[in-house]
Amino acid sequence: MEDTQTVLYALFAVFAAVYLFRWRSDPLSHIPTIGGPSAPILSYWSTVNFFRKPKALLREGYQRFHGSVFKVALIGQWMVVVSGPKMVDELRKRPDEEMSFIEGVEETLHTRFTLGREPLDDPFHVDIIKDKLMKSLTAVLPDVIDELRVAVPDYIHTKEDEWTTVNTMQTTLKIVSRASNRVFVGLPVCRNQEYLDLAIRFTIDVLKDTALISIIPESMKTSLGQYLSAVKKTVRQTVPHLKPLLDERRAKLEEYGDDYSGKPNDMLQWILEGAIPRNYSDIQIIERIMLVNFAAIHTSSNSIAHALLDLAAYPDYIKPLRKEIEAIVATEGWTKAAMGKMWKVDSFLRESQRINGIGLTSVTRKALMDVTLNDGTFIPKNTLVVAASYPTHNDDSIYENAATFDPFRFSRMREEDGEGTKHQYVNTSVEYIPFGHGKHACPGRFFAANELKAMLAFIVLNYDVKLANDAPRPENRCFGPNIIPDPGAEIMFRKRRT
Ligand code: HEM
Repeated sequence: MEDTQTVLYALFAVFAAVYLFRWRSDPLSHIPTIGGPSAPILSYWSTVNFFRKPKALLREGYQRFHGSVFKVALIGQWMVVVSGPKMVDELRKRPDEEMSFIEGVEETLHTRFTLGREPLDDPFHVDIIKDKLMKSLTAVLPDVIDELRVAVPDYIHTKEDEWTTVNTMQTTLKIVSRASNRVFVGLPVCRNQEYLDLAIRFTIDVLKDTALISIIPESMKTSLGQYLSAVKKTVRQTVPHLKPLLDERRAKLEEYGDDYSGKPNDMLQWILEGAIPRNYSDIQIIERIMLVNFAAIHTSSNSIAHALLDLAAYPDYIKPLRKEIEAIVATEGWTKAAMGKMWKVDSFLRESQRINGIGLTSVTRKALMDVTLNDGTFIPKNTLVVAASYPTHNDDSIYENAATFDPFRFSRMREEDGEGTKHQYVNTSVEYIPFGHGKHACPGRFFAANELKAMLAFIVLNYDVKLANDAPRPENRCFGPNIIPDPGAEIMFRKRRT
């Protein structure tokens, strides 16, 4: 009996020693934890807490460790959060070799196990967005607006002067995916609902794959990841929709070279021309188109869904918006120049994104080497680091009455300080990070801003908008650091007699 007790005590002592050793040797043990314990195993409680109340914990960390860092527990990993504008700047300045954006995103999505490393190592579709899409904005915007004119009434189906109720997220997803794909793949594929459903599903598949990969044992991730991947399946199903276009376009390029009259001016063409010297297959090209859809669709559709919910919740702002839009469209038409002049529409979207946004954190990075931040914090190699966007955007010392939705605060600021561009929707700063900040700030935001401004302006001019049953604005949902509008939220629309 005594022998058994001795063995049990010895085992307990070994377990306690290993536990203490693991706890003490955790390279992040010096960074304060918010949300619960940081000890091995017990830290699962911190994960549960972070998923239960991410906003409150990020706000607590932001206040307690302003100008420094803290950490919160995700599933199976820590996320170090830098707190306050100075630290955002610190993160922005770090070069990719030290703090990598691509590896940071990869750390959260694990796409290397499903799509391989090629899109990460050679992200030429990102350069295309920065260069070709940017330069073509004036040329492609009329197509986007043309598509919105057809897509909005298709999905917001009103009868005479009756009110009609639609699900906000489902509707904005359909409209945004169609308008965006007018520029990504052109007519008629951008109106093919089967293709659009695949483009929308791709994002959900990436998230499904992420969850799957995180539970597969490390040694089997590469082999099983490709085999079980939902994104791979969706890409294969997209082939019949895009292959005929690719065949036709490849043949034309071979016959006439890359400068022939009537050459399509869209993302598929730009990606095809980038892919030919790389000897990419059709599947590889289609993967890139889907990755552009991944970056563009849910981000934009959630942002406009938030804005429409804000509009419906505060209908008093419809009148001043209409006044601005009517006056500008009367002189400029539906052009990029007109969008540039719509300061109130621009401000409305910027404010809605400040209050809601698509994430509670932003400026995602992974440390590729040991780094010591300016405040003296040591960040070991392989650490996931982000900036606390939600608390920054809700900081009263940065935004007066930060908790109040004040849709024209930025247009007022633009008029007051005579700085026309500083407070516009696309402008990022250490205090405004829904699009990230610095070298990797969203390159698609110029396209998104024009598309969403056109969509909001079109809806404001053509519809009356209110919330179903005059209820208050439905609360947003958070999944860890991600935010979405309430998936069940509905908006009522009535066609205006103009
Ligand atoms: C309102 C809509 C959008 C929002 C809120 C948004 C937000 C973001 C954010 C937060 C980042 C990461 C920045 C960082 O962590 O530093 C990002 C990156 C990116 N976004 Fe967007 N985005 C939007 C629309 C778009 C669109 C329409 C496109 C494509 C046409 C796009 C393409 C990209 C790409 C390619 C990156 C990665 C940039 C890089 O690798 O350097 N986004 N976006």
